[in-house]
Amino acid sequence: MLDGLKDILCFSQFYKQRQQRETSLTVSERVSFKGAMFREHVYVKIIFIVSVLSISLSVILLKRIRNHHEVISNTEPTYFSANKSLENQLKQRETKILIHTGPTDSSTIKSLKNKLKERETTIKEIAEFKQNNPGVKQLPKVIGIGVKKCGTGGVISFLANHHPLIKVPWQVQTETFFFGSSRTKGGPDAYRAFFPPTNSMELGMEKTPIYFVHSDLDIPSAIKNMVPEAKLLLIVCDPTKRTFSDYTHERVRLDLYNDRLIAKYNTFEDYVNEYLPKVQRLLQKSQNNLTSYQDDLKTQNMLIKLHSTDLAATLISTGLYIYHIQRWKKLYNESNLLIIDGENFREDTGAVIENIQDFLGIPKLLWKEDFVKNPDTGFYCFRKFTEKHLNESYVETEDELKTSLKCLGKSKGRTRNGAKHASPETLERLKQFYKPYNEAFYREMGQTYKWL
Ligand SMILES: Nc1ncnc2c1ncn2[C@@H]1O[C@H](COP(=O)(O)OS(=O)(=O)O)[C@@H](OP(=O)(O)O)[C@H]1O
Repeated sequence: MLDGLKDILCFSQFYKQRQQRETSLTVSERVSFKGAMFREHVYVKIIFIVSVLSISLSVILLKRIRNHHEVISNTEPTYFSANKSLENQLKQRETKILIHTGPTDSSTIKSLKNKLKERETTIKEIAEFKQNNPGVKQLPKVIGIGVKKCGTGGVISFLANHHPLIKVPWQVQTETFFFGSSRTKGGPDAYRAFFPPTNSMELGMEKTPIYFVHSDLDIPSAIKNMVPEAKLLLIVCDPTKRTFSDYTHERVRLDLYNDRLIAKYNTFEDYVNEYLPKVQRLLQKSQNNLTSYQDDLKTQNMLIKLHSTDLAATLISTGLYIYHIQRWKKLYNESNLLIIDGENFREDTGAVIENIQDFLGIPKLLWKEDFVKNPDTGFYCFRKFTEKHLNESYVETEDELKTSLKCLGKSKGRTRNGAKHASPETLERLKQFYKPYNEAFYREMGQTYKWL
């Protein structure tokens, strides 16, 4: 600081001396003196401009290199990793470059090449079979029963869009709302009418997430009676995150359709402040300490009835899986009901999709390698794995990657991965509320999920 002040003083002294010198000169001396001063002034300016330019250039270059590293580390095309030497060579290029180092050992490459060939052969066979067997209207073979906001849309979209054997009723956007509604009056014909024709290889599929929790009409029995052979998919997820996702979803619906369900609650905190104590009171009233969750039919029925008595409460009560699962477990077991962890589906989409194909008994045509994270959202999207991705160092730009991704629509991914946030205190309150119910659910399923 002191040194800086001294510098300023020295400068002003220098200019004073310069002025004094200038006035004591003759006219010709003054002209050459001025010329010298002008040249000095120009040199100083040039040096200044060059310094500013080189500092700015260094900053821009540093920023580019940092962005480039971020993209490479944020993008996780399953088993690929960044190749640093190639990365250095390509640093000069304009767009962000992604380098994926594929498998290097020849036996892995060979087996993947064979797998790819087999896949293409199976796809061709399916297409040929389809040509000769266009199919007939049938009841579905797969039904997604919930849970709302746990990833039900992702599961059905990835399967229906990319597996040639899964056929869905697009005209109702995958959800038929058939069971538990007046539509059931139309019987099997009305249900069948939703689905496109399917041949003996293809599976009709729908998902209606509220089946899991909705209606005092017995939906599990209704499904079992009408489509006894159907396999069910249930995705459960962290109930705290689910509640916030559901609230956010309903707020969007309010804007879109003026759906008044939670119109009064402008913030999630307002909603939880009013509804958590309400649901807790209802539970206290109905729960009987002498019975287990499994035998507590009074509470099971009370929770189902909320759909007709206080729909807003279901944003919280839907996450009490230990009660809802009881009705399904009486009629379904692991051979016809697959329970998927929605958190797992988000974090390892391809692995879950592989499991689902095994469970449904269809050829495994969608693999872990076909799912790549979108660098912008952090969610997995579909990008068909092909032989070019097997090259030792497959290179593409970030733009090429993004345009090749088939992601879910904009209505997915509102709250997870950070787009919208709830206050940590409110989330903690919900977490504590759900804790004993989650623990009971883990015991019942014989599995520990990551929600506690
Ligand atoms: N790959 C991928 N891309 C985008 N979103 C994904 C993905 N996998 C899971 N999810 C999560 O799915 C949540 C929506 O769940 P659902 O499809 O069951 O919602 S709905 O009941 O059909 O409205 C959605 O919840 P929000 O984040 O609250 O929107 C997502 O977090």
